[in-house]
Amino acid sequence: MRSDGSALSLRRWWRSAGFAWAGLLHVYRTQANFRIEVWAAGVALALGWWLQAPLAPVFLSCALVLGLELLNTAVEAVVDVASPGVHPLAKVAKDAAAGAVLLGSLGALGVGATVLLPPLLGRVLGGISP
Ligand SMILES: Nc1ncnc2c1ncn2[C@@H]1O[C@H](COP(=O)(O)OP(=O)(O)OP(=O)(O)O)[C@@H](O)[C@H]1O
Repeated sequence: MRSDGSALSLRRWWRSAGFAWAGLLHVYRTQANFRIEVWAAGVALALGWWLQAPLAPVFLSCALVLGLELLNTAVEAVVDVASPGVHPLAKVAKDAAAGAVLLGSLGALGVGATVLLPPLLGRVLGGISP
């Protein structure tokens, strides 16, 4: 929470990494969508490795979707603290954050369709043809 601007400290870095890990674990435990996205990312990366497809766009897409889902959860939590009652701006904040996840997920699907699908079809159809 507090930053005194002193030189880089490994202990401080570990402490911050611990908080970040706690945030990841909390979102994984409480958000079903995040759990689905984590497993989908694992499948996409395994598929990309098996197909020998370029992994960089797959890695980036997975990180984008998971990162946006974490931010969406953060926005929801902040909005619930700031506006426990119904408020039109609370709706704007939550819906815009959800829209960001949707947009990122569509982009990831596009990456999957262009990077993973062609070699996958090649393997499947190649395996079927004589
Ligand atoms: N405090 C609020 N004021 C106004 N609208 C709200 C408020 N909280 C949530 N909403 C709106 O109600 C709808 C459902 O909200 P909810 O938080 O249940 O969304 P959700 O997508 O089901 O989220 P979750 O990830 O928790 O399942 C959304 O359109 C959201 O913007």
